[in-house]
Amino acid sequence: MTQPLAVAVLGASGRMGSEAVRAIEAAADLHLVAALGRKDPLEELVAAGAAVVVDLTVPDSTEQNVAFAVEHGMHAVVGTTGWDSERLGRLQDLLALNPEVGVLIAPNFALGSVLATAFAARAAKYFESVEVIELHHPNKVDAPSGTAERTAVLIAEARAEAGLAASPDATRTSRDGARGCDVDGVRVHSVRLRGLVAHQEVLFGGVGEQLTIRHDSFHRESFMPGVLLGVREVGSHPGLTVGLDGYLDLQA
Ligand SMILES: NC(=O)C1=CN([C@@H]2O[C@H](COP(=O)(O)OP(=O)(O)OC[C@H]3O[C@@H](n4cnc5c(N)ncnc54)[C@H](O)[C@@H]3O)[C@@H](O)[C@H]2O)C=CC1
Ligand SMILES: O=C(O)C1=N[C@H](C(=O)O)C[C@H](O)C1
Repeated sequence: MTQPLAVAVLGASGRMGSEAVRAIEAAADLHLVAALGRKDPLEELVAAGAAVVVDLTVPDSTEQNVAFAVEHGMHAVVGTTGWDSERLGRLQDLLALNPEVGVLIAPNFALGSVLATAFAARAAKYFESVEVIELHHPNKVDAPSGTAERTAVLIAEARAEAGLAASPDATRTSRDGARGCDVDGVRVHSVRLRGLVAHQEVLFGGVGEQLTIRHDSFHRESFMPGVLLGVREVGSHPGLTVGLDGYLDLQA
């Protein structure tokens, strides 16, 4: 019989971490060997014999957590936000020194969100205008969301490849922030509202028409199939994968 995969969760007491602990404990093929919080030393991962580390912490600590895992030969599944291009570059360098290790950086683990972002990237070249609105619970510490950043980057890449000009916008004067933030030329607006979990709309505008691609996570359970898929797959994908779509067949 195959041994269950030894998994550790960082940020185990948090909103996502506690949900992930429950999901891993309920999976017969996985064994939760460590559930660490902010004050616990990372060396406990080694002592526990973790093969896969799930990072659901905060943008300030995720990079050092993942570096520790990679340097100790553990695969990492990362849901934490804050992975800009500089951090990803440093991680690529570290992985080049540890080529057998796999890291998944997943801005969003919900299948519907992964699909919504993929659909938006495909639609991007057909519309003159685009803006992204992300809506989250008010306890979220970062803005814009990692999902919105990733969606905007992919839309911007598709627009650039198709040779599209900037979205039309006659604004000359505005209050600070009224037009959201600029992610590679795509305007992203962040809403924080009690009662929400995680939601996003991509608005595409053409002459006389609008396409809206919306996704809603109503509960953090929505992220768990993606977390478990990442945990089970990461060891078979050495190197860096950004986006859960890297483990899915979304072609055609
Ligand atoms: N990829 C995805 O699908 C999702 C990603 N997220 C992201 O996951 C992260 C966590 O989100 P939440 O659970 O809502 O936040 P949270 O604030 O509820 O949980 C974070 C936890 O990490 C702990 N922590 C901080 N530094 C740590 C360290 N060095 N080691 C171990 N634990 C540490 C905190 O004490 C806290 O318990 C955020 O960046 C969020 O944007 C959230 C939901 C879905
Ligand atoms: O903090 C959250 O809640 C979420 N964070 C991720 C993000 O920033 O995109 C994923 C999801 O939107 C929930």
